[in-house]
Amino acid sequence: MTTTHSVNSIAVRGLRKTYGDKVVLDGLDLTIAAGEVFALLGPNGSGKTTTVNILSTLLPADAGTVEVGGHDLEDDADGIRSVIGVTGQFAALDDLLTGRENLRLMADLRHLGRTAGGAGVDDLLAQFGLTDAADKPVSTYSGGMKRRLDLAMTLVSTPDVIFLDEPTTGLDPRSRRDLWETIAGLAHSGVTILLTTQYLEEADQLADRIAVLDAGRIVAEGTAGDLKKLVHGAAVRLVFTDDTDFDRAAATFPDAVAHAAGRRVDVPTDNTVRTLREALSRIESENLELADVSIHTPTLDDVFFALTGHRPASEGPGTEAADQPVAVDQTTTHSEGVPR
Ligand SMILES: Nc1ncnc2c1ncn2[C@@H]1O[C@H](COP(=O)(O)OP(=O)(O)OP(=O)(O)O)[C@@H](O)[C@H]1O
Repeated sequence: MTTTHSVNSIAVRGLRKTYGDKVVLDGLDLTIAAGEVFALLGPNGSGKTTTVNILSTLLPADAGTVEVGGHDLEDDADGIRSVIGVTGQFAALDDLLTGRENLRLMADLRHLGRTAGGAGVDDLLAQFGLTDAADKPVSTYSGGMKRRLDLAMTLVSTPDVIFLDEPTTGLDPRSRRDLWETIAGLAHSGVTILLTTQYLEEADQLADRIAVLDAGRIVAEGTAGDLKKLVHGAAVRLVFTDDTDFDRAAATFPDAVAHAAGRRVDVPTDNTVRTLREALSRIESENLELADVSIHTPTLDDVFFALTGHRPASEGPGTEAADQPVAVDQTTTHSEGVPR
């Protein structure tokens, strides 16, 4: 992942799109630096694909300004098209052709000579782990192979900016992880990537910065770490067997956040053994009966829920999801990652 960025590669101001009465994008602002991997994270229908379609010149906006790779959308859409590659949610491949033929066709469409295109095609097949399958019809490929080939198609013409619209939707967890590795490799090459995703874990793994999109508005923006700071920090999570003990525990720990529905008390912790021991010895001295105890560290899922009030799509493996709302810590003073 590239971490030093200077020139802006994408600049969007006040982007609006409506369909009839329905406001799909409600004044979107985005600034993405050259070489940055930026994730637009939002649930179904939040406006991710609409944003990508407008930025890649496929769809007109109602208002706002867009600049991609130094080209203004209104004055120079062709300029934008010359510097971008787009991978959509549904692989745009010809199933009857082989992987190699698909790539050659793309090279021809991009007016890259047979020789240059041909050399590039072999490199791309190798880079995306498709050499062995190169001469088999795409109809025989797995979902993950199709996505890799689709990504390779966007690289035939070495774009400066790549839009990846939900690149791993529909893939099994292993293929998703394989594709993450491929995308991370691309990011190392210095290309700017705007990625849309419903998966918090995906944004966390791949992106330098994340914007949380909800109903056409960006509700928070920053690094994964910045966003996690928007919710309360780590907690010793105590769950009680009955309401009486829960009420007494809530009174015993005045700094804690109590959730009556789950008879759960989250006691803030600095993640040291000492605070855990203190919490447990107070439980013991008050003679309270615990059903469960665990350490909870905030996840992007908590951030998402705290900001939008609803859960995102189901996650890939290994992502913890809290079962109750986590209060947003509005007192955060970090310069980035502030709720908008
Ligand atoms: N051509 C259209 N006419 C009317 N409404 C549309 C049209 N295209 C999109 N929408 C609506 O705009 C909203 C945003 O759609 P968009 O596809 O941008 O969301 P998304 O975040 O990409 O969601 P998904 O993950 O489902 O693709 C949705 O409510 C969708 O129904």
